[in-house]
Formats: sequence, C-alpha cells, structure tokens
Amino acid sequence: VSPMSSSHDEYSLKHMGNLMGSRRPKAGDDGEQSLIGHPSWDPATGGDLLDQDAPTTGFVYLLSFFSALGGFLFGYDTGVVSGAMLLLKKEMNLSNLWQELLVSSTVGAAALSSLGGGSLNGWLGRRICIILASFIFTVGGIVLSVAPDKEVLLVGRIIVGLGIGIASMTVPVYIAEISPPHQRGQLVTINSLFITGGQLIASVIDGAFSYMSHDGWRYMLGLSIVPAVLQFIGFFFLPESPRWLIQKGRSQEAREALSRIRGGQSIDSEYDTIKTSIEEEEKEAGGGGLVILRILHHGPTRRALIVGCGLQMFQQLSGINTVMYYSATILQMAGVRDDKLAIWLAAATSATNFIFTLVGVWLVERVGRRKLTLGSLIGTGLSLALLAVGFLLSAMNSPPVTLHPVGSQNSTCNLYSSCEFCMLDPACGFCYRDNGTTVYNASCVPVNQKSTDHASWGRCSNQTEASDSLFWAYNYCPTSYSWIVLMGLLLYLACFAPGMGPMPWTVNSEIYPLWARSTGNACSAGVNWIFNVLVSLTFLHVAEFLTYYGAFFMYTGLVVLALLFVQGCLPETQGLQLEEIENLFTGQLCSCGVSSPSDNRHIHYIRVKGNNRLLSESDASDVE
Ligand SMILES: O[C@H]1[C@H](O)[C@@H](O)[C@H](O)[C@@H](O)[C@H]1O
Repeated sequence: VSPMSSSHDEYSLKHMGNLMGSRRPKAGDDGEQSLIGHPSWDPATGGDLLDQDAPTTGFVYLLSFFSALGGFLFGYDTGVVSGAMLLLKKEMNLSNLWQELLVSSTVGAAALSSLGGGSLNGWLGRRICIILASFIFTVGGIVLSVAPDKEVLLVGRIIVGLGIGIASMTVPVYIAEISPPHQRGQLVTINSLFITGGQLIASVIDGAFSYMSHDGWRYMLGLSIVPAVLQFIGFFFLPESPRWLIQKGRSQEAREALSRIRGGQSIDSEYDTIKTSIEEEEKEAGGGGLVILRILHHGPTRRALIVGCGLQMFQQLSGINTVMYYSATILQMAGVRDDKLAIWLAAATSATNFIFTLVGVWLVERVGRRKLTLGSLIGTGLSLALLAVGFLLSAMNSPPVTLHPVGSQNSTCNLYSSCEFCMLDPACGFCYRDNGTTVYNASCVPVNQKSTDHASWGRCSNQTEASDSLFWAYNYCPTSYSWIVLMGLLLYLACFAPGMGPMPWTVNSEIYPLWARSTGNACSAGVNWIFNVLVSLTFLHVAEFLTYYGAFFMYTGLVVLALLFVQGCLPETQGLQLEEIENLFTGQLCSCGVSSPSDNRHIHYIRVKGNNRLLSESDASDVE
C-alpha cells in the first residue's frame, strides 16, 4: 500500500522506463501533484523530505559566495598572467622558455594539487581545505608581488597553482553538499560565474596597469591577496559540510551545521535521508581499500567517473583556453595591429565569457544540465567552424611577397611567397606598406632575436624609419577578414560559457556518492588541468603545423566527438537528491543519456482499489 493512503484513494505507484526509480515527485510535473497528493513524500525512503521548493536561506547564498571566492581566484590567477607577461618580458628580459614556464607552471601545479586534493578533502574536510587554499593563495600573492627576480616569480606562480588546484575541486563539492536539491545546479554554477568573473577583472586590471610600464605587474599579480584574505577570514566562521561530518560519524556537529544552513527549519527528515543513503552507499560499494580502486570496481561509480572525466577533458579540448589565454594573440593573428587595442578586445572577450556564464546560471535549473550542455556544444562547434573559415579566408587572400631586399638571399624567410607562410615561421615577419586599401612593397624578413617588435635588419628594424604607411607584422597578416574572426570569437564564448564552461564542474559535483565524491572530483579536476596544459601549451605549435584554420577545424572535430559523448552518456541530474543520483548510472554507460528522467517522465499509476475522483471513467487504463 502506498503511503498515499493519507488520501482515501489507494494507488500503487510504478515508475516505468525510468532508471530513476526513486525520483522524487516534483511540483510542476504535469499531473503528478494531484495524483500523489502528499507533496513531501519521498518514494526512496518512504519518509518525508524537506520541502525542496522552500526558499533557499540567505545563509546558503552567503556560504556559496564565500566558497566561490575560490573560483574567483582560480579565474583571476589564470587570467592575469597574459597581461602581466607583456610587462614582465620587457622588465626582466624573459626568454620564451621563461614566459612559457611562468604561464604553465601554475596550471601544472594545479593539476598536481587537484589530484592530491582528493585525499586531503576526505581527510580534513571541505572547510579546512578551503581555508588551506585561501592561505596558499595569500602566500602566493605576497611572493609574486615582492618577487625580486624571475626565479622567485616562478616559485610564486607554483604556489598559486597549488591553491587553484585544491580550490577547483573542493569548492563545487562544498556548494553541492550544502545546497537544497532544487537550487544546487544554480549555486554550483555560481562558482563558474566567479571563475569567469575573476578572468574578466584580471583582464580589466591588465588593461589598466599595462600603461604603468614599471612595476605594473606587481599590482596585477598581487591584487589577488584581497579576495584570498577575505575568504580565509570568512571561513573561520562558516560551517563544515554536514554530509562530510555524517560520513565521519560526527553526528551532533552534522545536525548543528545542517540546522544552521537550513535556517532553523526542521532538518530531521533530511538528516535521516542523508544518513541512511550514505550508509547504504557504503555497504553497496564494500568498505576498505583504496577509494579509486573501489570506484573502478563498482559499476555505477566507474561510469560516473568516465562521464565526469570525459566532460572535463572535452571542456578543455574544445579550445576554451586557447581563446582565453591567447585571445590578444589570436586577434593580432587576425589582423588587429595595435597592442593596446588587442588587450582591450581581449577584455571584451572575457566580458562575453562572464556575461554568458550568467545566462548559464539562469538556465541550469530551467532547462537542466543535459540540454544546456548539448545546446552549448552545438553552438561552440559552429562558431569554431566560423573561426576556422575566417582564418581560411585570410589565408587564401594572404598578400604576396613582392620585394626581395638585397641581403635577404641567405635567409629562409626569403623563400616564402606570401604573408601566410612567412607568418607561420616563428623566425620571420612580414614588412609591408599599406595605403589603406592595398598592401604593397611587402617582404618577408628575419625577426629580431631580442624583440619580436622589430625585424633584425632592413626598413622594419628600427622605429626611426617607421612611417605611417610602413608596418611590421609578426604573428599576423594584414587581412580584411578579421571581423569574421572577432565575430567567431564572441560567438564561441557566448555559446561555450553557459554550458560547456560551467556544466563539467557542476555535473562532477553531483554524480558521485559521498564516499567517492572527493576522489571523483579530484580525478576529474586533474583531467581538466592536464588537458588545459596540453591544449594551451601546444596551441602555437599546432597552429604552426596545421595553420590557424587547420587548428580551428581540428577543435571543431573534437567538439563533434564531445557532442556524441554527451548525447550518449550524460544523464540529467536536475532536481535530484545527491544520494539519488547514483541510480542514474546503474545501466550501461551509453544508456545514461537515453534515460534521463527529464526526458522520460513516464510515471504509470496503476489503480488498485477505490475510486479516483480526479480522473474520468475512461482513465481506468491509468496511464498518465
Ligand atoms: O570552466 C572554466 C571556464 O570556462 C574558464 O573560462 C576556463 O578558463 C577554465 O579552464 C574552465 O575550466
């Protein structure tokens, strides 16, 4: 007999064609509410859940804000370096190798510490890990702002990376664990909003301080201390995740934390539901042994891990960080000549990323994770194709080399017949005159080893000869198609930011049962950072081998693969209790997508006894 016997009709409830046998009836699902009658009955446990549609307390927002400062620092520290580098390379006379080291050491350190963050998280708890990360950010910020030489800078960048790794895997988990289910997606996505917000503020600060050629970089790198200290202090007064406390058997503290987070609402049923599910999960997965091995041996968690890591891998393979880290360079490649203009246009691209992540925050609980990710991928693929076409048109209309100055005979640069080929060779640059409509008197000459701002000899080798019509193009070709590339870039970010940007983080914070959550998130965040290093470090080389349009066609292809993966394997997690989500992964991996509950709400009510006042006579078939 169903617990609906509180109404006088007796029905048994059968969920069919739905892997989520325990999906909680949700107000607003057509017809369900009137039939189910008891809005807070939970079919999984037979007990009451907290009313999921109750307003989220202000305290939950406060907690999410303070945790998401970790996301802000992640965005700020990865974003600020491109502008800082422009000044640093001049002031410290940095070689290319040192520039690469300073950029990628942070990302590499983040990869390592996110992997290690898993055990740290399980051991010390989410709160201590967040405090630790903000402490590391503060120390890193101080080291960077006072660094006397490049070696100390490198140490500072590594320290900051260690903080980013821990924050990137802990914060989404913490927010997911304190949120009520109906708002979890939105609140975790706020962390991604803070990441892109951090990148935006970083690019604006870069723009502003780029005018301060001496020591401007100290401010750029050091300003991150402010949010880090704020988070450090704030978290001393904020509670630990109740789910982690329950897992550690600290029941009394867990109750207190939960009740504080729920603003004094009754927490008994939520507490019991969580506790029972955690105990069941633990039993099912068999205790003992290394968590990662248990995850791999247990079907549902293994499948969740594949989905989680796959999403993070494809997020990076769709090329976001070639766009975020190299947007100024890409714009120059596309023909934007002025340095400062390129920096500010790069800030505009960060702003687009931020604004459209906001759209994601708004959409995630309206359309769900799955549709948002799929839609985002389709748009991302199309805009990458547009970017590629822009570069292809520029290449096809690349101005020819018309001048072969005396003295250039021995250089390989002299062999190139057009700007496109000349530009793809890092040793050469294109020196030309432009009367506003046509390029003329163009030559391909070696670049100055010390500064790519000049040629090593000839008309483009010194400023004094520079006139209004004489230009030196290193890294780009004059073209009338840069607007297509700029449009492609903006469109790319507008499509990527609401879905593929935040959803991998959001979904990962939800899909693992508690015992596997820290380790699962550590692995998937590690995958994210490893592919981040791979893609961002190889971008310029890939472009050199495949040309720019080739590189962007390649990313388009990878996005098509991502689309197939998400279509086949990503289930919908919207609105479910964290403890219910494991059931989504009980079927075969590639059936996950097919049976997402939001697409498949065929709940069948079979009449057992009595009259149904709500249905007509012919409803005896009882199919909703
Ligand atoms: O979700 C974030 C976001 O999209 C950022 O813009 C990007 O730089 C990160 O790599 C990514 O993980």
